[in-house]
Amino acid sequence: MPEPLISAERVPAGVGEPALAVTDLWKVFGPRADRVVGTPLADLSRADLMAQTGCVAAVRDISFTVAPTEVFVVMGLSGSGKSTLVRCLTRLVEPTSGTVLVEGEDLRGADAKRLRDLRRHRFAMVFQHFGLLPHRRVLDNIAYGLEIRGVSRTERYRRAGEVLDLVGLTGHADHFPDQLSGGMQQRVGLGRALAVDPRILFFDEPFSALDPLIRRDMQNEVLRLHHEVGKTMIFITHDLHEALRLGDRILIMRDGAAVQIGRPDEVVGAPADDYVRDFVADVPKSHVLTIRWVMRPVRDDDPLDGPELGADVVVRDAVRAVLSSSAPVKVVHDGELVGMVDDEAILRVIVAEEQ
Ligand SMILES: Nc1ncnc2c1ncn2[C@@H]1O[C@H](COP(=O)(O)OP(=O)(O)OP(=O)(O)O)[C@@H](O)[C@H]1O
Repeated sequence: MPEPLISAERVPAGVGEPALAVTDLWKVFGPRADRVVGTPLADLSRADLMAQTGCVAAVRDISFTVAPTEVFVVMGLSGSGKSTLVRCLTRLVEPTSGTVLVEGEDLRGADAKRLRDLRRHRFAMVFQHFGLLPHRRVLDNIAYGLEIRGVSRTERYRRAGEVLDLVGLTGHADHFPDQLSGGMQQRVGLGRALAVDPRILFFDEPFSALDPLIRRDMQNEVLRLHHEVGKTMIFITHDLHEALRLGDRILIMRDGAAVQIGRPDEVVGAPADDYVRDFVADVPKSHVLTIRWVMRPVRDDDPLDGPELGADVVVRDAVRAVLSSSAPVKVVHDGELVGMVDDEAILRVIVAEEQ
């Protein structure tokens, strides 16, 4: 009996061992980089460190965990350290210090053989420049990771055929990459990554070369696939809108450091500093904030006969219920009344957006 193509089991986010646990991670490039961490040099700004030592602190003291099946987005401007951070998570780049646990296993302690094993069986990557093999057909490209693993020809084509359908490339098995549009080539990239049934998928700006409409399509595709296959995903982007659409949580980087880690509504509703505030200034708040962010405390004289909504309902989806009710809307969480939302609170968000 062949093993199932994609493990259907979905562990609820936040339950069980983290898929990834990163603690005090540093990556310093440059001469004698290992003398920086743990000394006063580590406190210097990037520019001062470079001036004094010729080193770049690409990743500075970052800690976070990623829950199984979570979509974790790493966002920041060019040069903020996103790629270096994510490469440290598979040791494509060797961290200078800190720990990385992959499902509890110490990645930095893995020898070359174990690392190869992890890269073949546990991880898969999708890059901006699709990295497809130009002289091989779509089906062969999708089957490539299985070939490297030594999966038999019959079995790998069976799986590749299934994945071809999963990523929306039915009918394109025999095409060559250069016969496909950019979006379709990236579907092949996605298919190749999924074919090996990895536990963690890494995406390094996979859609930044695509035009905006195709890009949106591909984001929807990732959301759909995530829903269907329930993989843990680490996704790098410099595009805030992409981060807000895809991320369960977002890590915002600046000059190698983590400025904020939070859910989209936390990043937009409570930016950690002016840098994040500037980033999110143009985001339509009603699309991201939940009514938890606009509710007020319950008062003794509040009528309790109005409709009720969950605290995680997005403001945009609550507008109709709130405005059409004469009584304030009750906000409930875990069966408890946690606040009230009235017309004024909703209109304040909408009006602010239009200014
Ligand atoms: N191999 C390297 N040697 C020296 N410096 C490096 C190396 N790789 C990256 N850097 C430096 O580390 C910093 C972070 O780079 P990184 O590529 O991780 O940022 P990024 O946020 O992914 O940027 P981009 O969005 O442009 O890809 C930059 O200053 C970069 O010049």
